[in-house]
Amino acid sequence: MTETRLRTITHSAGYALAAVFIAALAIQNLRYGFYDLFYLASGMAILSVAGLAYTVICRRHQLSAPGHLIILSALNSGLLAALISMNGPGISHWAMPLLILNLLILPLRQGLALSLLLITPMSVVLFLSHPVDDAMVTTTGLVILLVTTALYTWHYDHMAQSAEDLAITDPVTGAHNARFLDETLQKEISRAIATGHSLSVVHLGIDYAAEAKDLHGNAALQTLFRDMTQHLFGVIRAGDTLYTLNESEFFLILPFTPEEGVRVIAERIRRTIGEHQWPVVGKATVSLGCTTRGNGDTRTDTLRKRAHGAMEEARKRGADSIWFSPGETIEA
Ligand SMILES: Nc1nc2c(ncn2[C@@H]2O[C@H](COP(=O)(O)OP(=O)(O)OP(=O)(O)O)[C@@H](O)[C@H]2O)c(=O)[nH]1
Repeated sequence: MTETRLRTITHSAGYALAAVFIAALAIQNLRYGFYDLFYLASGMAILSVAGLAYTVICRRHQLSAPGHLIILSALNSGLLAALISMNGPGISHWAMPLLILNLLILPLRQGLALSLLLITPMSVVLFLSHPVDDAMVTTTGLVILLVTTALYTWHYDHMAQSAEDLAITDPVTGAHNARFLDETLQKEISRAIATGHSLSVVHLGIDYAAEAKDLHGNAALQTLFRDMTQHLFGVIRAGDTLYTLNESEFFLILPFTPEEGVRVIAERIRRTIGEHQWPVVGKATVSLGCTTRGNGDTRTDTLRKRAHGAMEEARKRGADSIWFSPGETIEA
């Protein structure tokens, strides 16, 4: 299930439960003849239903829907205004579903800030208008609920982030894995088209990897691959991204890098790897296939195939070398 769909379901459920809870409060107040509170609760229930409708309408943009902040701010302010003006019995308990809703729907910091903006003045009003022990019990309950929900949300966000990191990172080398490559490359192609900046890529393979494996064993090749990853991380600049394709090949995405630039960085990589003394295997070299996006290149597979073809061409011309294939250009 995608994150957007998951959020749509949880947000809709949150608003729906809040609407039912607040509508029940409205009916209860109607029965007891507390008409002010009945109108307040009805207004809040209608706002919760509006939140539900907004969630469904914006289901494709759940991650960046600004309307939630407006709806929840209105719900929080309505409750606060009612508490100050009506001072009805038990009205402070209505804050409980709102605190949970704030943290369920908004980003953690926003939800926490809005909840504190609700319970801080609420506590002051409670201490001024109720016996101290009653005010203390209610305030403590609200704070415990807020802290517990915030901790749970924080914990969940971290777990989700770690799961995503695991899914896109090669556990042996710490570089991104091939699964994440196409997604990032497509984003970079779109960015290059939108901004007009250059974009280059490099397909890089360790020379004679099969022979090294036969001679030194699989563990030695893995160690070489891991060490080379660390070496490459040290050579490339911030903004460049490194991917591992299989046990002896890498891919580099170099945003804002023209043909002259990719030739410079490829040569630097080739030279520094060739000069390095690697544990177990001693000397090692790489072949690099480079290409720069032309204005006709809009697809990831075109760039990937061309970089791969360039690496094979470099290999054919002898190991420890670089080959550059120009991008596809369409005359304007
Ligand atoms: N993407 C990328 N490009 C590089 C890198 N190193 C060099 N280049 C490209 O090669 C060009 C010349 O690089 P250098 O010879 O290091 O000269 P420089 O003027 O110090 O490079 P910068 O200040 O990094 O732009 C740069 O403008 C880049 O286009 C790198 O690590 N990553």
